[in-house]
Amino acid sequence: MGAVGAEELMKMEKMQAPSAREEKILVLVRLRPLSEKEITADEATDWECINDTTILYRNTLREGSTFPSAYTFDRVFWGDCSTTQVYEDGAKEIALSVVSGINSSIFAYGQTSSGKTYTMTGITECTVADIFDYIHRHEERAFVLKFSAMEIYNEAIRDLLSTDNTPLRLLDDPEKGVVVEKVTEEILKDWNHLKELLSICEAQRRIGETLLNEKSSRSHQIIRLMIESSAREFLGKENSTTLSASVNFVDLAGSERASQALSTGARLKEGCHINRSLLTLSTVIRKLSKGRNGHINYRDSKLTRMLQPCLGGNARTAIICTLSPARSHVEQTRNTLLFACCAKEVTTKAQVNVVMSDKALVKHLQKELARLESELRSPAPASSTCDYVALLRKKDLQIQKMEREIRELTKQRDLAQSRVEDLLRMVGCDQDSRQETGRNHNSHKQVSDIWEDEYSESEASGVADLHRMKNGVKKSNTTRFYDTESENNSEYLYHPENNEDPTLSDCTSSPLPIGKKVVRSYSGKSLEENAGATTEDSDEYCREVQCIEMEGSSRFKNFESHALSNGENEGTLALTYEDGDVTGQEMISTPVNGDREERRIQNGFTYGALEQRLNNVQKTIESLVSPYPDAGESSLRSLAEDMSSSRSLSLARSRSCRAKLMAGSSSPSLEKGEQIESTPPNGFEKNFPGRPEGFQKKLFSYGTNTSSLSRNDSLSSLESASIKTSADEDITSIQTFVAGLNKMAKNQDYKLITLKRM
Ligand SMILES: Nc1ncnc2c1ncn2[C@@H]1O[C@H](COP(=O)(O)OP(=O)(O)OP(=O)(O)O)[C@@H](O)[C@H]1O
Repeated sequence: MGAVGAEELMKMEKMQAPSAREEKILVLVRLRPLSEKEITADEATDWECINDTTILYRNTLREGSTFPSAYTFDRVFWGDCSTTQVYEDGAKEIALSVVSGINSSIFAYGQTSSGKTYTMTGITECTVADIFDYIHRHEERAFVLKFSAMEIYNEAIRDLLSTDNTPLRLLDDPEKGVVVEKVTEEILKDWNHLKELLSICEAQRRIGETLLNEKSSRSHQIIRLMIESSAREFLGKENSTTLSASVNFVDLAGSERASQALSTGARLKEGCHINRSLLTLSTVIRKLSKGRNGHINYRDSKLTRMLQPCLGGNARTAIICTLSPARSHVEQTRNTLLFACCAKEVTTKAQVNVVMSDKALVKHLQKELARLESELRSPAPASSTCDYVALLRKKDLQIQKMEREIRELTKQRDLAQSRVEDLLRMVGCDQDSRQETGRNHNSHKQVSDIWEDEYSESEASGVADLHRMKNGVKKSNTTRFYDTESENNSEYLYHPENNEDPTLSDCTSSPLPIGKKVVRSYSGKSLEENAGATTEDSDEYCREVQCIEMEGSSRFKNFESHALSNGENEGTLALTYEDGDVTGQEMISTPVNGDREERRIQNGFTYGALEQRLNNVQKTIESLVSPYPDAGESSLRSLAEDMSSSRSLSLARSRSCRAKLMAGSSSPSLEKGEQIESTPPNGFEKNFPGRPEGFQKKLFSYGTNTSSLSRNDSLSSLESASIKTSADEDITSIQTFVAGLNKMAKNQDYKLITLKRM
């Protein structure tokens, strides 16, 4: 180590101080050979060191397998291995850190008679010998070695270099940490002096005879060697600095079992103190091994308090765990190994300790003072004050702006809240009104059902949500409806038992939904031609619905289809029922929105609910077709070219037509032909000559989408048609008409219309 002057000191401060060396405690294990006593007692040994780092317990069968059998440490020494080797291969590097200004500590830990004193005596001598050697080789530095020795006996600190038995006090020094008050410090002169001091310590230390050890140490011994070094060339000068560090040689008293040591009286009391302080040490080590979180109970014993810097503090530390190989001590050996396992996880943070001379320190402090004074004298530039004012003003403006925003948002929130309340009130009124309507206009309920079918699935979705909010949702035995027009597809619940759509508003006052319709194919004994498409506005509103065909017997069957369409060119939906029983569900949809309809039917309706609704619709239609007496029940026949036992029905309605129907429900004085008048498609005259006047009206009102035909002058939008008549004389004309339609369809590369007999 060379001279450390001011420049070098700064360099060291920069390099060493910030990078305080963090490292784990070095853990060495020394397994002594069986003692003569143990050999005499025919003790067996179950421990074996299989290499330089691993010790193995071979008798796991005997002891059970709850403990590990192999333990690995930084280094393991066994058998005849000398203390010098333990020092050279293990403790030396750490012990000699002291000459570089780094605190270091070497501990010996283990059960009684395991060889702690034997080991530490050798380690101390080796270290001091090496220190002397180092000093001799570094004459450029002036070294001062201060030797002190203490013991902790029954929780009292004694000075081993003094004959005074007065316990020493531990003090907390703000700079040095924990110090032992008034402890004797001998300036170590030479090797002989060391030997002399060590002899005094040995003589002073409390040693007692136990069954396990004739010279059992009854106290923890701490030999401390403080080394201060300064560069000779700077000695006495202003800028001289000193490296100061100490090395501790700690020979702990051995843990012992009273039952094994057979100690009584004073020995027993000593043993209790020893075990208690060792327990504290173990606890501190265990806590440190898990990190530095939480309280570490250094103050629970004099030992841990004195050694606090060595345990996870500013020091490099090595612990030599000494073991007895005897089988009778296996439990204590295991405890020692577990302690060692914890200790190797503890991290210390050592750094070079530099002490400045008083003069150097004064000079340094003067410089620092001058710097601070000059800072105070020169006031801050005016511009910076302005900056602060501007900054404050800017912040004030920001705060004002945010307050305005808060007020605005609060206003909006209140408004929205009152809107919600209004809507909830409205829904409540609608419910009441609707119930009233149900009571007063029972005869019109069937028409309302039609309206419900449509309204509930379209425009009512918003109300539905409010209604749900208000009335809650019953999930059992309910049917779900989805608002197909709403992007988020909100749903509400329908209760089929009540035959009541909870979303329904007053049907008489609600606007007609645009682009919605219910289409239903119907056939039965008393089915008459009915309904119609008006020409007025039909181009805009009329939707075409594909008919439902059902293969079946020649006899008439109840057949219902329910179709829903949603907007121009959207898909259609149909369900078939046979003989009143549900036989299946069939859906026909156009490619445009077929998937959406499919989702609706799959997720929404249940057969029961739909059947109920269809029945209502059916009743309504029956009530509407009743004004046509000429549609006799026995005369419904449809002519087909190639089929003899099936039927085909379709019904297309425009919005205006439905409006009439709705209006008609409250004023059922429909005159024959009023709703079924329509304009024949172009080409009809050509392909359908000689038609009877009445047939033409009935035909188009019931079976075809006349508006699309007339608008497009083609059959592109006609996918199917059904034709019904109550007059035998119309049969020929119908056949001709169908042939004409198919001819037109064929010419336009469109699919042929299939007509089936019913
Ligand atoms: N590695 C070793 N090789 C040979 N003999 C040893 C070794 N270690 C210890 N001994 C012997 O074992 C006996 C007990 O050793 P020592 O007194 O050092 O144990 P201890 O752990 O300090 O016991 P205590 O805690 O009771 O003071 C001594 O006679 C010592 O010479």
